[in-house]
This record gives sequence, structure tokens and C-alpha cells, in this order.
Amino acid sequence: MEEGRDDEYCSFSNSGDRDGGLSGCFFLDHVGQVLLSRNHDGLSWKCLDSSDCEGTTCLGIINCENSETEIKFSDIYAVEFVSYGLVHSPKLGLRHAKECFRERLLNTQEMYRFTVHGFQSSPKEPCLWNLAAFTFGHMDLQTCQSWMDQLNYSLIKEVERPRNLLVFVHPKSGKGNGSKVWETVSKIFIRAKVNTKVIVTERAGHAFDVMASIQNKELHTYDGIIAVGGDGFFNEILNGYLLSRLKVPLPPSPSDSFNSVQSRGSSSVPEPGDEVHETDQKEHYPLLPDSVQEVMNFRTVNGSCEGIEDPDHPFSSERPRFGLIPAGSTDAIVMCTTGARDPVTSALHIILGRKLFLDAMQVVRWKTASTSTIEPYIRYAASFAGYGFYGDVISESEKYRWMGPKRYDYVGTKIFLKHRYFPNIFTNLNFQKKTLVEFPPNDLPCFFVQAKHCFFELLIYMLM
Ligand SMILES: Nc1ncnc2c1ncn2[C@@H]1O[C@H](COP(=O)(O)OP(=O)(O)OP(=O)(O)O)[C@@H](O)[C@H]1O
Repeated sequence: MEEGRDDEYCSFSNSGDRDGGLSGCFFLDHVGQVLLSRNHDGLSWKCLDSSDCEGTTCLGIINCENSETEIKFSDIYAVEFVSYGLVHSPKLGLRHAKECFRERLLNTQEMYRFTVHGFQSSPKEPCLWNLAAFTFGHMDLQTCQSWMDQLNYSLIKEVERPRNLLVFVHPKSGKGNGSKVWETVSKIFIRAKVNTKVIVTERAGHAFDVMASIQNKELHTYDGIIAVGGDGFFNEILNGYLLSRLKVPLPPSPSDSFNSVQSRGSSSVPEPGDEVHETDQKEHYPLLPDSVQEVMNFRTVNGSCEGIEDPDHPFSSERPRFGLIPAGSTDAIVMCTTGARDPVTSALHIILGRKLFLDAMQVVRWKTASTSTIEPYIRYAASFAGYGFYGDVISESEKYRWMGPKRYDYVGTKIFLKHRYFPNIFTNLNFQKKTLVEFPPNDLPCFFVQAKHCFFELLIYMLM
């Protein structure tokens, strides 16, 4: 390759402008000659139409339409140098280009290159993100390097992107392809220079034990915890984290509530003619009034939970961040959050630091009698909690994991045909039935990644 040829290909030199922007002429792989510009929030490029051969550039490469294209820094997850090599002509124009400048084309397509990695939403399914890569070529190595430095500098300024992650992989999740899913997406983490410590679980409860026993000091070295698996696996990790750390008083037991209601001489379920305090009711709905009192004691105006955490809390300045890469059988949490049941989409959300707040619920199983020595049993759930038919299906289906996701259909039918029913729940919960697990329509809780609003959006009392 002859030195100094780039002047011949492109009449633009790299230049800066008053806003700190930068522009320069490059060859975009499979597109042709473009004017690349960097502005305050991203990159844009415009195809150049400097044809000296009908419909082609001076290189003999047919230009694309004179349209502008762009990518925001917030959507770029990596910029990397690619070795000296070919920058391809536009696919459609290759034959015509060869006819025009056969010799010259072959000689001039090799150059220094760098690739900008981002994503594009699928046109048919916007929640689905596909990997996108734009490779720019230039004859001058220095120019490529300086653009890469500038772009990487812009990416560093993108806040809240993780650098170190603790990743749990459930190898038998879903159809048994948890490890394969991680293998696929781990390449994206590597390209984005995100460090990962990976723990592949060996048994049920493994991730729980690690999360419960890991020292806060070590946990603090991670920017988040990622589960590669299904909803059950995600909940196991969440519980391992919360049960050992979140110190909160329990909500009033059903018998306490019942006694206090009795002593006030009224029922928690308003009777016709009862005076109703509308504002309070709306604000606290669907929580029990007594529970709301407890919750409010621990919640500050901005939604943080002062005083409930260990002073040595691993994420004291920020709320803990959790991510989920779907590999399960149902993947309900991912469907409620990213909207696409796709590991690549989830990996990109995590790497780009996208977040949603998580509402989690606390489920308390109380002592069956005041004399009972069994302590209340507490669990947290980030997606749903069930009992009765649903509980039976979940526990029974574990025996048929080898069937994959089909086990739910099989076991669901089997349990349905048994026609078991659960009258106890309703008998015992009779006095609270108006406050039990009723989501206001159009106000479904939003789940995901960052646990911020404490864990009491919904309290469920279970009597067993
Ligand atoms: N290595 C392992 N071997 C057996 N069981 C495991 C292992 N690792 C985790 N588990 C258990 O498997 C349970 C179910 O896992 P997971 O949620 O990933 O799969 P799934 O049930 O197929 O998916 P979904 O919850 O979406 O239906 C977890 O709650 C966890 O306790």
C-alpha cells in the first residue's frame, strides 16, 4: 500500500469544531466513503457522493444513499481496534465497482480499522436488541487511534456501567442450556471489558449459600450480581442476599392484627355505613393499615430505607443491583422488564447500565400457634408467589425437570385432575381477605435490576 494515498481518496481531513466535535472522512465497511462526525452525545455519519464515475466514488465504490446515520454513546458498549485489513465495498455495488476500477479497487481496500459496537432494535420487535458493529477504515493509523481514544473517553463518561460483576450460572436451567447461554453472552462482556467472576452452581441452594456467606467487603468489589438462569434461580440469589442482610421487624402477625382490630371494636373490612377515610385508603391500598404503619417507619421521603440495613451494608451508597440473563423455563421476570426473552438483549441492558427499580415482596409464614417454637419463615419474591394449585405444580414439577419446560404442562394437568382444593387458606384469611394480594388494576408492580424501594410494597400473610 502506497503511503499518502488517503488524500487522494478523500478531500476531508480530520477537523475539530467549536463544540469539541470532530469530523473526518472514513470508509465504512459495506457502505462506502462517509463523513464521520462526533458530537456531544454520539457519532453520526453521512455517505459522500463524490462520484467521478457514474454512481461511484473515486474508489470505484458505489455510494449508499445520501442519508445520515447515527449511534448515541449511551448505545455503544465497546470501541476496539481491528488490525490492518480489508474494508469491504457495498455489497450491491461490487460488480459495478469492479468494472469501473478493477485494479484499483483490489489495491485500495486495505486500511487501518476500528469497530464501534452497539445495538439495533429489531424493527418487528423493538424490545429485542440485536448486536450491531460499524467498522471504519482509514489509511492513517494515527487518525484511527486518535478517534478511538476520543470515543473511549466519551464512553468512560457514561455513568453507571458495571466494571466488575459476580455471575451465577445455573447449568441445568430451562432445557439444561444455562452454561451455553453464558458462553454466548460472555463474549459481549469480554468485548465491553467488564470483568466477571463466574460461579457455576453444582446444586440447588449453592447460589443462596454463596450470597448468604459472602463478606460484605468482597461484595462491595462488585458492581452487581448477575443470574444466568430462570426466575427461581434469580429469587434464590435475591433471598441469599436479603435474608442474611436485611434487618427489618416483621409485619404484625395475623393474630396481632386480629386482636388490635378486636380491641378497636371494628372489623378491618368496612361494613356498609362505616366511615371511610378515602385518602388513606387509596394511598395504602392494598396494604393492611397496620402494616403500612410499620413500613412507613422505615421509609424515608425519597424512598430509601434508612436504619434498616447493616451499617456495613455492601452497597451503602447505592442500592444493590441485580441482573438476570434468561435461560429458564418461563422467564417471567425478564418478560416484565426488558420485554424480550433474549439473553443478548439482557446482556446489553446490563453492560450499558440500564436499570429499573425492583419491587419485591416479603412472604411471612407465621407460627401456627403462639406456643409454637417454630420461628416465622420469611422469603422474598421478585416476580410472583403462589400457594395452593400453583405451589403444588411448582414443587411437583421439580421431579420432572428432565422434561424441560414441558414439565409444567404435564404436572399442571396432573395436579388439576387431582382436583385438590385449599379451603384452609380462605377460612383463616377470612378477616383479611379484602387486603390480601389485590393489585389495583393498571398499577402492576414493576420489577428489575435495582432494589430501591425497600421490600414492602406488598405483604402477604400466609397461614399454614
Ligand atoms: N446446579 C444445580 N442443580 C440443580 N438445581 C439447581 C442448580 N443450580 C440451581 N438449582 C435450582 O434450580 C431451581 C430452578 O432454577 P431456574 O429458575 O434457573 O430454572 P427453571 O425452573 O427451569 O426456570 P423458571 O424459574 O424460569 O421456570 C433454582 O431455584 C435453584 O435452586
